[in-house]
Amino acid sequence: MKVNYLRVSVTDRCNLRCRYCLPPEGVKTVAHAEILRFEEIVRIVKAATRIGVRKVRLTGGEPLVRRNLSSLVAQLAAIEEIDDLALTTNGILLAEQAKELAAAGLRRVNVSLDTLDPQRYRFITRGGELTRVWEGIELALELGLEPVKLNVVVIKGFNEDELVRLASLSLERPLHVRFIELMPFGPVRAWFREAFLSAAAVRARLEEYFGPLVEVKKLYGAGPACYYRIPGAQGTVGFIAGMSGHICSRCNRLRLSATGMLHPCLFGRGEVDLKGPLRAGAGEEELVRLLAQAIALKRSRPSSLPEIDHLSRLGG
Ligand SMILES: Nc1nc2c(ncn2[C@@H]2O[C@H](COP(=O)(O)OP(=O)(O)OP(=O)(O)O)[C@@H](O)[C@H]2O)c(=O)[nH]1
Ligand SMILES: C[S@@+](CC[C@H](N)C(=O)[O-])C[C@H]1O[C@@H](n2cnc3c(N)ncnc32)[C@H](O)[C@@H]1O
Ligand code: SF4
Ligand code: SF4
Repeated sequence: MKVNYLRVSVTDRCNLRCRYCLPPEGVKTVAHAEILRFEEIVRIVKAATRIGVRKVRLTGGEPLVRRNLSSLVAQLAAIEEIDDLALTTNGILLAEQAKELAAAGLRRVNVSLDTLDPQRYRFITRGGELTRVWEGIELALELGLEPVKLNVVVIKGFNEDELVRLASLSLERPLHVRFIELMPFGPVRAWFREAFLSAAAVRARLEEYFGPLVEVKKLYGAGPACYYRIPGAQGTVGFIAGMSGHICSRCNRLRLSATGMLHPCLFGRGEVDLKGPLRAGAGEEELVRLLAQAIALKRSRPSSLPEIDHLSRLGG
């Protein structure tokens, strides 16, 4: 599959500590000088367009804690070859920044939201305020940062009793509710077995309640989700089967970490340093060569265990 999608982590920092992503104390943050500057990210994205990248997603950590993100958005939006510029966020700071981001050229947002219960939200994120996330989602819809997709990590014993309620969000509004399989990174390793629920099981539960879901062939996006519609609904429900599915054969993406490492796969397979060469004076040709090297690694055998401790470094 051709690589046309680059996920860019703009910071390793986060304003939440989700229990499936980070330990309570967070992780050691990287020194400011180790983080790619905007101008470096822009140079990498420009080089990436030469190998076919057309879609860029900004992620984190939490991308909205990176100061002045809209200026990066504006610079990326100005790259003619990029036809999709999106953001994955926990939504806490979205209401504050959505207008500025939209004006800068951001096209759409995916917002992580695992529960509709404020207390549960506070628990799973270790302190997050659900109302702020909702304000962000509403504003995103108002501003047309669409399709607005919600990312729900499904956790047995935590939100499995909310699946129907969460899916129902797609009925009245053009919201696209995506159920993500839990992945055994970092803190999840200790409780993965008890908490995992497959995408197929989630779908079966939804169909038990709503009746057969109707497959949706096209929903704007570049990721691995499959989409369905509850008959009559405005939005859709989607499934991201990172563990049980066969999404790797369709894998079209590379990931750039906040520190400038290119990762061919979420589950390892090596990495390629771009920051070192960039700061040593590498030009666009050299960057193109390194990007091609990372793509070649994608075809190598995956390591059986994730090498990544927690997703906050790579942005999912
Ligand atoms: N296993 C696996 N999971 C992925 C991959 N890409 C995204 N995910 C997971 O899917 C979830 C949602 O990803 P998003 O950041 O919203 O982006 P997306 O689904 O690629 O975006 P769209 O362009 O809207 O389709 C995250 O939890 C990711 O960890 C992948 O390549 N492999
Ligand atoms: C790492 S976060 C980065 C962007 C932003 N902070 C957010 O939460 O949307 C990206 C996505 O990864 C998901 N994620 C984190 N840890 C995960 C895990 N162990 N299994 C499955 N998804 C996970 C989150 O739910 C989120 O949707
Ligand atoms: S999932 Fe996103 S919001 Fe939650 S701790 Fe990880 S990076 Fe932060
Ligand atoms: S696990 Fe690796 S190869 Fe498979 S879809 Fe995700 S990034 Fe691509």
